[in-house]
Amino acid sequence: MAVAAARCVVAAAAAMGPTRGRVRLRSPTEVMVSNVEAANAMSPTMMLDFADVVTELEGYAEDAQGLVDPLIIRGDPKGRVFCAGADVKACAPLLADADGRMAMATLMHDTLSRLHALPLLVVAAIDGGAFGGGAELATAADVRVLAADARIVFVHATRGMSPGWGGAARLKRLLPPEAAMRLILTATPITPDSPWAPWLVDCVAQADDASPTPALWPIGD
Ligand SMILES: CCCC(=O)SCCNC(=O)CCNC(=O)[C@H](O)C(C)(C)COP(=O)(O)OP(=O)(O)OC[C@H]1O[C@@H](n2cnc3c(N)ncnc32)[C@H](O)[C@@H]1OP(=O)(O)O
Repeated sequence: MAVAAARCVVAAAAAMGPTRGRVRLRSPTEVMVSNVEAANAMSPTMMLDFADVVTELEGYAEDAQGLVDPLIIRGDPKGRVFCAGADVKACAPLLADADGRMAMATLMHDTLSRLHALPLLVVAAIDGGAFGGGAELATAADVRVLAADARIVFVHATRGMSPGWGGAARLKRLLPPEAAMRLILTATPITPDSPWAPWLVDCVAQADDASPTPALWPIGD
């Protein structure tokens, strides 16, 4: 399915229900994933937003040769986690049939691939946790900062799904492929003390850190 066609299917699903959640570029350096009633999971509206945000960032990156600040992606603190994947309630029209699932996967795969390809440092600031598609989003960043009490979980298998947003391929590049496959098949949580954390977690933020990315600031010095 072409991305433009996928976008139309996702837009039709977005139009079927009330708008729930938004993805916003709050400044050229911060993307906020916000769906407070659904643990910042991605509704169809948010998938469309996210595609537009990445298009805007591609424009900035092309124009502003001096754009050196990292781009930070974070979940709305009111949603308590980074991102709980697809909003399974708002995405019900998409998840109901194969065409809808393919459209969601095609659009999100394209968006996260373009995010990953941006010529700037992309940081995922993971409070609470990243689940399902949220874990896939985390793999599209260059750097993952995990709160000390947070976890990254490819929960797809527990829902009879496979990672459709490109996260499996990215995880295979981050970890030994056998380990990536095992984490996906068993939905094993990756916590800061997990044996796989050194491959996936670049920095652990303690609860009393004033900034979600404290260890990154020296990069800019
Ligand atoms: C290819 C992509 C496929 C996917 O991403 S499928 C979705 C995979 N994600 C999941 O299965 C995550 C399911 N959620 C959870 O495990 C937990 O809610 C989570 C994120 C650990 C947060 O736990 P808690 O802090 O205890 O909060 P909670 O469970 O009470 O949730 C708060 C409200 O958020 C809702 N929610 C959480 N994840 C959601 C989701 N993915 N889609 C839609 N709604 C979701 C949850 O139903 C609850 O709503 P309500 O307060 O009961 O109305």
